[in-house]
Formats: sequence, structure tokens, C-alpha cells
Amino acid sequence: NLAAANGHQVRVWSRQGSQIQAVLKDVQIILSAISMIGVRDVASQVQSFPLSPETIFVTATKGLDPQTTCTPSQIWQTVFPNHAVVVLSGPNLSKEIQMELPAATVVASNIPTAAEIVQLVFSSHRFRVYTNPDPLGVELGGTLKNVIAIAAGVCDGLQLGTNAKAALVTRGLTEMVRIGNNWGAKTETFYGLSGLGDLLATCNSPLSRNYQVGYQLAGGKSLTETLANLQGTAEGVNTCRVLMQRAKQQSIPVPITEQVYRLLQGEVTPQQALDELMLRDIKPEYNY
Ligand SMILES: NC(=O)C1=CN([C@@H]2O[C@H](COP(=O)(O)OP(=O)(O)OC[C@H]3O[C@@H](n4cnc5c(N)ncnc54)[C@H](O)[C@@H]3O)[C@@H](O)[C@H]2O)C=CC1
Ligand SMILES: O=C(CO)COP(=O)(O)O
Repeated sequence: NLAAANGHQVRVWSRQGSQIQAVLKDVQIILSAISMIGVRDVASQVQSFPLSPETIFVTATKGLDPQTTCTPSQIWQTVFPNHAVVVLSGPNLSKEIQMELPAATVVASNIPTAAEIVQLVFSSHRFRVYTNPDPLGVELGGTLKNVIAIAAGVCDGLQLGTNAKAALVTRGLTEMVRIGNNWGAKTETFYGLSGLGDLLATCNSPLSRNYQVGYQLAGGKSLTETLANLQGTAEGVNTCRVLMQRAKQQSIPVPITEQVYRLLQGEVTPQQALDELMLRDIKPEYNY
């Protein structure tokens, strides 16, 4: 809708709709907003059709591949090594954008001109688009915050108060930075719109599916029941599992992610997860 409002010709494809081949004909930009589970499959479908070498891929998916722990843009780049890939991520609750409320986002790529082209396509008086040269950091910000958003939903569901929520979100950001640094992303990126910005949006809005998952679990619902009643994808559930796998391999301390993981596995109750976090060894805030 944002691109169409800027006068661009837009074609939409979904599994339920038109033929993918017709949609891909002569395109300049391909934007994927498939949920993580379908990215590999759709990328290989797209690979079977001829594309101009100038075609830019934009990925908006916030997730991690369970088999490889790759990010969505890494999958697109592997399948299309000669094309520019741009990550689009930010505090972008889609219902608010649909209502034409103002929002901002980030487009990031290793190829600055590709990010600038995408910036122009989507920028308007109601959607402010920034470029960024750290696609991995931008993508990980949007992906990792989903796990913290589940924890924030639990925090609100248990009515733990504003101090607890501030502590959780702040330490959640520290955890995101730690994971991101280990992966090779830049620290500053996590303090921008795609990191802190998206963290604030999703940890404070009932419009966030990930927040909803945590909130319902705190209310005593099972994960199966919660996911069955959820409209759309809560990527944090899969992300948390993949992240635990990677954190163990790389020995990255991820206390919040670990408690969200145990909660999702049904190994602890929300109250037990909270107690585990509060009673960890005392330590300095930062290791300068
Ligand atoms: N970049 C950003 O700022 C934002 C990104 N997102 C992310 O975008 C992604 C999609 O989010 P929503 O549209 O809200 O989720 P949704 O669950 O409403 O839509 C996901 C779509 O992917 C489709 N899909 C899944 N597997 C597929 C396959 N194998 N082939 C074709 N289609 C397949 C589903 O049918 C569904 O239509 C998620 O990763 C979400 O985290 C969400 C909000 C903002
Ligand atoms: O990423 C989002 C907003 O930026 C959407 O959050 P949810 O996937 O939790 O709904």
C-alpha cells in the first residue's frame, strides 16, 4: 500500500492467489514478507524464473532458520548471490500502518544504492524510512526482540509493575546486543529503530502477537491453546528455540531467552521463570 500510494505499480502474490511467474515478470523489486517457515521454499520457487540482474530483494521477515540458524536475508543472498538484498525492519505494527498512522523504519544493505532505492519507494509523509549499512544488525534487532516481547507479555500478564518491565526490557536489550555482537552485528544498530525502537513497540502493545503469547501464557493458557487462537505468526516461539541452540553452541549467556525457552517448553511456570531470573548470581551491570 505504501509503495502503491507513492505511484509504484505493485503486484501481490500469496499461496492462495495468482501464479508466481506472472507476478515476477519484469519486476525491479521483490519484497518478501513470508513468515520464516516458508522463506526457503518461496526463495527456491522464485529461483526457477528468469529475473533481471538489477532486481533488488527486500526481506521483511523477522525470524531464524531452524536448520541453519541463518537469518532470512542470508537465505535470500545464498539463493541469489548476484542480487542486492535489503533488510526492511522497524517498529512497524502492521495494523497501525494500515490505519495510516505515522511510523518509521530502516532499510539496510551491504549495497548502499540498493537501500537508497528502496528508501525512496516507501518514504512518505506517514512513513519515514532511514538507510543503514548494517543489515545483519537491523535484521537481528527485529528478530531477537520477539523473544523479549514474549517475556514482556508474561511480565504484564503477571502484573509485575512498571519497574519490573523497565528492568526486563533494558536487560533484554543487553542480551540482544550480546547475541548480535557474537554474530558480527554492530552495537549501535541495536540502539536504533530496528532494535530498541521495535523492542519498545512490541513489548508495550497488545497488537504484538509475541507479546500476546506471553500474556496468554501468564494467564494460565497452554502454548498450543494460545497459538491456536492467535491471528498470524508469533515468530518469537521458533526464534527462541533456534537462539537457544546457537547460544549453547557459542556459549553466549542468554538468561531471559533461556527462561522464555523453558516456559515455552512447559518446563517452568511463569512465576518460576521470574524467580529464576531474580535469583541469578549478583554481578556488575556491564563488563567494561
Ligand atoms: N519488517 C517489519 O517491520 C515487520 C515484519 N514482520 C514479519 O513479517 C513476517 C510476516 O508477518 P505477518 O504478515 O504479520 O504474518 P502472517 O502470519 O499474517 O503472514 C505470513 C504469511 O506467510 C505465508 N506463508 C507461510 N509459509 C508460506 C509458504 N511456504 N509459501 C507461501 N506463503 C507462506 C502465510 O500463509 C501467511 O500469509 C513475520 O516474519 C513477521 O515477524 C511483521 C511486522 C513488521
Ligand atoms: O514486528 C512487529 C512490529 O514491528 C510485529 O510484532 P509481532 O510479530 O509480535 O506482532
